[in-house]
Amino acid sequence: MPLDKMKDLSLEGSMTRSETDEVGGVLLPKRVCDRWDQIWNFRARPDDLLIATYAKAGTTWIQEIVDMIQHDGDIEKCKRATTYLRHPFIEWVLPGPFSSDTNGLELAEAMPSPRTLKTHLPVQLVPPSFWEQECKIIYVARNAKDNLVSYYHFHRMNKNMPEPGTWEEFLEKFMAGQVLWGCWYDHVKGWWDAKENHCILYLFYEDLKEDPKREIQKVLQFLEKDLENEVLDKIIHHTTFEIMKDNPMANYTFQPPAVMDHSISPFMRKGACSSVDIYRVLCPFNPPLAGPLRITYVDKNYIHSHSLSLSLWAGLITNFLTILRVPK
Ligand SMILES: Nc1ncnc2c1ncn2[C@@H]1O[C@H](COP(=O)(O)OS(=O)(=O)O)[C@@H](OP(=O)(O)O)[C@H]1O
Repeated sequence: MPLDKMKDLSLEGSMTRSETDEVGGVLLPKRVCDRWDQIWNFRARPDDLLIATYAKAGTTWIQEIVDMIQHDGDIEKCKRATTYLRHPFIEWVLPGPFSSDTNGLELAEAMPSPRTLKTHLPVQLVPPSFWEQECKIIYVARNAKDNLVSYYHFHRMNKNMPEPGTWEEFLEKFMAGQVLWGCWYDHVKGWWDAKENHCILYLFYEDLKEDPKREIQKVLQFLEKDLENEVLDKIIHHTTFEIMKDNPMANYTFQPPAVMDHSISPFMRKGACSSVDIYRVLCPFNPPLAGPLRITYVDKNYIHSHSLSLSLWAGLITNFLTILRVPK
């Protein structure tokens, strides 16, 4: 966002929380729904790279990794602008007083090719031109528990998001899929299925954390790039949580406090993974009384779905909720 617009925004003092509406049963900011026709008709170009995630799954991290790869590890080039301006967030619409040239669509349209774009849309809402143009897509999934905790704190600090309510209220909304960009499970599963038919590199936040070198090599291969080992090490270092936390071009401190209040919770909050046990995430989105009892969870390679006995179901749900009650 241009600095003069940021100033305007900070002068406003406080922002009104985002109103919501739905597209195809998926909750989105009302401003996004109001422009849905334009977003749906977005014209992707064949050499676009789309970075798709559920919100708070590690978008900014993979954006920085991709930018470093595209610029052969040149840190100065990656500091040319904020994440928001380097990779237009295609469905994002800023509130009222800001001119349209800082909305995701306008930024994307004005950008020369090759473009790297960002979206949080579930797969069924991705503008069809991305499929028609056979664009490459990188998807990052994060386990539901860490994703949820991060999302909750993000709602607290980002005045562009709806009011989260209490932790318990937010947890209920998350499990019911009544949060922006919809149900976490549908999101990760929808994109998981889509990779069968499209050019999608599907990564896990936890894998990136476990072995960034291995995962960055996957990205290199997907982007058909070859970099010296030295450059790869530089990319790993520059995209660690500790370095990105202090990078004003990546840590969202460029947003004025009226929008993101980092004193409530920093954007770069913890950047950590839950223990391996919790990593096997239970996803109690299928109501136990509607049809066969099923449990769905993600592990490093698969999204599983199994039938369950009622007592086992009850035990698992209780455990899951217990784990989730500690959003520190
Ligand atoms: N380099 C690096 N390493 C590890 N973790 C990182 C990194 N960069 C960002 N993060 C963490 O990702 C969370 C923010 O997610 P997103 O970037 O997807 O947010 S957004 O949806 O684009 O607003 C948020 O997670 P939490 O700390 O758990 O809240 C960030 O801290």
